[in-house]
Amino acid sequence: MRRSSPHPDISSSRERLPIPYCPDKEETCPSAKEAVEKCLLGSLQSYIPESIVHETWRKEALAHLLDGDRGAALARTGSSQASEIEERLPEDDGHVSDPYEGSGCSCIAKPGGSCCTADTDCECVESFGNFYSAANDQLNGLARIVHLDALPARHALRECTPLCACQQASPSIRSKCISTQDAASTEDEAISSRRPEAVDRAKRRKLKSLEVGRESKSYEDARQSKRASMQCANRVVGFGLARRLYIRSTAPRLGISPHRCSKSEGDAAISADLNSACRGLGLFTHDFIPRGAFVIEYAGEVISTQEARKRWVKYQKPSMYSSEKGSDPASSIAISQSDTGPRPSVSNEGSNYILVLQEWMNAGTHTGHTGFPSTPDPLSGTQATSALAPKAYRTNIDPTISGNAGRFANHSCEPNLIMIPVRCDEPIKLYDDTSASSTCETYAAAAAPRAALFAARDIQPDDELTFDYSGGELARLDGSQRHGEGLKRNVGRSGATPCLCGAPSCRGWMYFDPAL
Ligand SMILES: C[S@@+](CC[C@H](N)C(=O)[O-])C[C@H]1O[C@@H](n2cnc3c(N)ncnc32)[C@H](O)[C@@H]1O
Repeated sequence: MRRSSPHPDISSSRERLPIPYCPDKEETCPSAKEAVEKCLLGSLQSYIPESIVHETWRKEALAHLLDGDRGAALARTGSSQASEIEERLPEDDGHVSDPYEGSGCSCIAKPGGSCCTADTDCECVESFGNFYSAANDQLNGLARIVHLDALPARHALRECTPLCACQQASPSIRSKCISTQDAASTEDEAISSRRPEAVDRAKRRKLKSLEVGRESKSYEDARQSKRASMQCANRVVGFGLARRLYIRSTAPRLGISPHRCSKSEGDAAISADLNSACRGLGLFTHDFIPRGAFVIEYAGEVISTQEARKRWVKYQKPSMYSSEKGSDPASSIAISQSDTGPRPSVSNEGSNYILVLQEWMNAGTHTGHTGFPSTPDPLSGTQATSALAPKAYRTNIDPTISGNAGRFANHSCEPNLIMIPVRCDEPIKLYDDTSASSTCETYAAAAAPRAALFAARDIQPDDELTFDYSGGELARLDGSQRHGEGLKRNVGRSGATPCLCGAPSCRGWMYFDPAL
């Protein structure tokens, strides 16, 4: 039974649309305005943002998606009508089909890392790191759950990987996956050439034809492709938000006016409750969410490191982006496997939403999937130095200009969410390339993961949704203590930002990696 709430449910505005995907070259996205014009028309990374801040993008995206005159006409009709029609795309008769219907794969995650039962259709699900199992309880119906205990250390998840279900599975499953022809030729081209530009070009073409349908011959092709993609046996994150979430200030519940949250109050002199209420806006859930369920993506523009650094400086100017709390020091979010020291002094008043997702991959030793090495220690650096050294694949996600409600998830030292990189619709072998480290970023850009947030434990209605900005949950899954130790080094440093999460085991300070 769903309860009424004074807070609007943001998931009602769910829609699928592309977010600009800004490649590595700075000139491709020189400004936010041009990003709209250039990036949107360039390569596209398809996300499912639930609360779009940029209306123009949404209309343009729908026009692309629906191809031709019909799409343009729909886009002009306005947001609610257009999104209603877009939701119906999978079935032209207006029936919105169940995306899990007949997906064919009944993988049961088992402790210890084994995913599938004897069902050969699912073998590749295991080898590509997918650990979804069906939740059978009434409340969650067909929702799929990530088996967190079975998830190998720091293992990225894959969804609807063309090489997996689509090429190795039985015809019944293949027919439900994305176009195998397009995926195979993209992959062949990328691997045979071994050149990042070719990978990039191939990737763009694939994204355009598979996700957006812009290069498809007809509207019917685009519709078919979308329908098949959405029915893929391995898709969970790709379906987007499935829980009813809402956003509200962290202060009012306690009757605390946000203007009381000043820097001087953000210390031990005030109560833990007041501290905890001074974190600006937060993301909350209307619904119960079981452990392992996908909750929301931290979606935004995928930008180059150079662009991220520029924006970070820009966002630090109070006049540009001031937060509603108006007093909390800015802090960049770093979801990182490294822990390289203290947070620098930041004296501005704005919020910074840029998320840096770093994945450590051991070049040369992985043949089938992405993995994270235990040696050499990621603390020692961020660049690959030898064939066996880890490569740091970095993805910068900025939801400031365009993104979703994931941006309102605050940090907690005892979070109820865990961030796991998930790659959807990717030709997987791209990541195993062992070419020079200078291409790392290009590869990361060509294969940017989605920063997916899953429930780290059962979450009750009206709980605030938080994750560990330091990536500590990932580290915990790996059995690593590095993060905890590294964070302690922040304590007492001049300018370090106090953490106001209020958790009993609060580390006291927000995470920041100056190397980012
Ligand atoms: C991704 S935003 C989260 C949403 C933000 N509260 C808002 O109102 O827009 C990150 C910012 O929230 C604030 N924040 C998040 N968690 C916090 C915490 N545990 N303690 C203090 N500030 C926090 C910091 O200012 C940080 O820069």
